Amino acid sequence: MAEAKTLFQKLWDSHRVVDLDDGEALVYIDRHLVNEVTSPQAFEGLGRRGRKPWRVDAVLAAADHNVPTLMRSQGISDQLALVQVRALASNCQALGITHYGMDDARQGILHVIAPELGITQPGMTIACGDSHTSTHGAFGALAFGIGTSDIEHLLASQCLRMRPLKTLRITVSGTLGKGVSSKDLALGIIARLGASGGAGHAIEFAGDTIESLSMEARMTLCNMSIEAGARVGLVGVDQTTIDYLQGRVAVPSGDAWEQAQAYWREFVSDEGARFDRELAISAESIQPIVTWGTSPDMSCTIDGRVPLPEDIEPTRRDSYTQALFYMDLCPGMAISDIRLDKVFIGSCTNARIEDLRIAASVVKGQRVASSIRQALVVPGSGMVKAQAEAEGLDRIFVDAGFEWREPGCSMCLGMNEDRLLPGERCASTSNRNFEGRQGAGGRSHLVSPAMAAAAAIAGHFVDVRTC
Ligand SMILES: CC(C)[C@H](C(=O)O)[C@@H](O)C(=O)O
Ligand code: SF4
Repeated sequence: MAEAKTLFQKLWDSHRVVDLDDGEALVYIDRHLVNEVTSPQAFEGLGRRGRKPWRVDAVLAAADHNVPTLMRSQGISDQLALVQVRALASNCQALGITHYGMDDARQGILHVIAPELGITQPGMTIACGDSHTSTHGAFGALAFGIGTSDIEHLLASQCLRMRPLKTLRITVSGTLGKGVSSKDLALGIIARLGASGGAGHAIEFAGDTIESLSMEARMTLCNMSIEAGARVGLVGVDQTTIDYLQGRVAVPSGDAWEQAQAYWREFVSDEGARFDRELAISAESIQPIVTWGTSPDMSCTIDGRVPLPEDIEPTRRDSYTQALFYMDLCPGMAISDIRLDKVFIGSCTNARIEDLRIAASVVKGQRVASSIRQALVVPGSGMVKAQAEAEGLDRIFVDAGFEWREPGCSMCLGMNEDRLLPGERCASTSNRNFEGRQGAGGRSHLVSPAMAAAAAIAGHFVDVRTC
């Protein structure tokens, strides 16, 4: 009988070109996603060495981090952003790489557009100069972030040197409660594992809870794997995966669709496959979560309080004290007493159509609290924006007092015009809450779209289950 393999092993084996003598292997990469921030030096290096991309068809580029989300016709005012966005466009044009610039209807955050166009497919290897490439693992693909020098190698050879990852299976069983989403599950898992607990691992999410999640929700979970220290998140292929892909622009049709489906369905862990580590979680134990600190694992449930020093392990007390100082919070303070200045609904974690539908359903017919200075909804892509507008979600947000923007990374990180000012406090559906992440001196609290929407209405955190 053939050896039972994990999904990771199948992906690795089907892409390993050759084992190298130092424990690394040369791995073939099917898709390369390129953004404006991490690619300029790679293109420069390629040009300097007189090389050309080896397989231009495998590359998709889009400007996402730096683009303005307002008044695009006026161009980009920040000089560095302008240089990077222009360099991406001209490099792609010169080399024949498909590129969606900020005026293209398909533009958006790469981790939103590649799946929705069907460019992300099961059984593939996908790399991008961006850590949240783990998102694509929701499709049973081996997807991970790479650095700038690797981008150059990848463009030139379509291969990367890498070491096999250890495997961690997280089995989630039961039903997530009403108002509890895969973002809460992700934050709950990170709280349990710690922000580096998944280091060196590919995390596979399995169990009946995961099987019942939509592709959007699975992407949120895989997106956040990196915040648990893992390089890769994975979900095995099932009918939900196949249904999501059917009819998407880059997905094969006719006989090729039948063949593709049959091939894709192999990308699951075999019964009896052995993982290096296992963790079991009950979905019922997950509640809406809010981060209070400056690392995604510094969080508690909405009915909780900022921890007391004695609740924190002695080795972590310094970072706890530093985090509370930066966040301007007191030990023991009720999470629901945290008042907010801004609310951001967006990012590659939570700016897909399902996220916007959920947020709109919470907001509908209500008004953003007058104490909130700015509440932004930034769709993850042009296609998400168009779909949301076709469903009237933009009206719901605008009527409630939210700003409805053009797609991009926006306030997820302070690389464009959407930022927190020093001292401002934000409920954010993004994935990182490091010091200064959303703007120098800004304070970020990570939450689900439903919780962000409810917080915008209340002006402080509230339990969306009671709204
Ligand atoms: C700019 C990019 C390299 C970075 C990443 O790798 O993730 C960014 O997308 C982020 O979310 O911090
Ligand atoms: S939305 Fe945020 S996390 Fe995602 S790629 Fe952009 S900056 Fe990185």
